[in-house]
Amino acid sequence: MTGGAPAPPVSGAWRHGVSPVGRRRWVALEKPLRLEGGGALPGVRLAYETWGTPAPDASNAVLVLHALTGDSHAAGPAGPGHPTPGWWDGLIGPGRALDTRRWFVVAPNVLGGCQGSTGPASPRPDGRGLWGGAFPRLTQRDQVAAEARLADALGIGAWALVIGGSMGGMRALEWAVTHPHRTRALLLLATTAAAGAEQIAWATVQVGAIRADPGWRGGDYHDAAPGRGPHAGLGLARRLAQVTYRSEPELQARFGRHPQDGEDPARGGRYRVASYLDHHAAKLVRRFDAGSYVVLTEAMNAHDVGRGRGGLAAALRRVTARTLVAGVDSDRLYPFAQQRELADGIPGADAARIIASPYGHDGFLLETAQVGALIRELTAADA
Ligand SMILES: CC(=O)SCCNC(=O)CCNC(=O)[C@H](O)C(C)(C)COP(=O)(O)OP(=O)(O)OC[C@H]1O[C@@H](n2cnc3c(N)ncnc32)[C@H](O)[C@@H]1OP(=O)(O)O
Ligand SMILES: N[C@@H](CCO)C(=O)O
Repeated sequence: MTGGAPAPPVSGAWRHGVSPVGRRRWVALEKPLRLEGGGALPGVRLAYETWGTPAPDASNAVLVLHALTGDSHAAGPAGPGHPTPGWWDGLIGPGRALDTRRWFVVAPNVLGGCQGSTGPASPRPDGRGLWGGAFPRLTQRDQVAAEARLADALGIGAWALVIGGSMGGMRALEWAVTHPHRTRALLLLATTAAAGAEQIAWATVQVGAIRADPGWRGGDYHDAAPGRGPHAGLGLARRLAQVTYRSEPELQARFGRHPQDGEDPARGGRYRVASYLDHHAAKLVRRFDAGSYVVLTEAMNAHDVGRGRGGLAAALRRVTARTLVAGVDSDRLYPFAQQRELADGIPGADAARIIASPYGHDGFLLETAQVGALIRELTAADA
């Protein structure tokens, strides 16, 4: 990957810094962030990574917004703090759909997350330990408000493109509705205008699994001895979520009724699919904070772009960005009807596009050739 992070502009209203993790940088907001639910969050820090070079007027800036357990490492190789390559590495770089010789790509870690941005595992600015269970409830609008301050700090007036899938798509939509003048183009993938009943239901079971873990301790487990957090609960949440992220035909074709190698389900051993879920649970528990999982999941449940704006239809009509919406044909978590609703409601948007994939919801991460074609189509008009 070429195109190192440029020096951020100097500003009196924010503090900038370089994180010890990989190529991450951060910006600290000097004023508390006012929250949609009331009150304010002090000491907010947002971590981000960039690729490419900003134009003098920053008109080539693209905002890439990650999903629930993603982070700012959207592109680039594995390295310190990043055990895997960037989650959209196939899309960002020289000659790729987000060509970093042309675009200045910015990927923040979401507010409430645990990979450099302020979340429940962060220290409280008043010196009273870590936030833990005292961390406030957030909404997608709070997270976008923090990202707008990041854009200010980087000197970006308007994004050439805002793009996100799943939870990232919720924030991308909030950007376009809250800041139409700052969002020139919009690509929404595998997302929705408002969390639906079944999405809230799956999320409720996941959050319930974490809260039912005796290690949860009301969210105040961060000072517990290593290994004493709500790891079992977080692992259960991930197992359940992972099933919803894939499709039934894919799971059947890959795993069928096979036992895991060397194990016999009739004698207490695991099926292969159970071992797969165990693997994903263990991987997440190693890299993700349960408190962040709860805060982000509850923010997704609260997602309703029409709240306080006269309903969904009125909110979607505020979007002025050139917009494409796409969904994965095998996605059982964010069904295509939700993307159709978005495309039908956003002025000037084409009919919702289909990403053909056997992988279910995770198709927005895996089908980079199809996502890349959508990016190229949308950005061609910017040439
Ligand atoms: C925008 C974002 O939020 S994404 C940020 C990154 N996201 C994540 O990490 C989310 C969690 N992961 C995922 O959602 C998916 O793994 C993706 C989308 C990233 C990748 O999907 P795929 O490439 O299809 O990977 P898949 O789900 O098949 O898992 C492969 C892993 O399962 C393991 N595996 C497969 N079968 C089994 C089995 N029977 N037993 C144990 N492990 C198994 C593989 O060894 C592999 O392990 P590794 O990832 O440690 O190398
Ligand atoms: N695999 C993705 C799916 C959620 O959209 C994640 O973990 O963030």
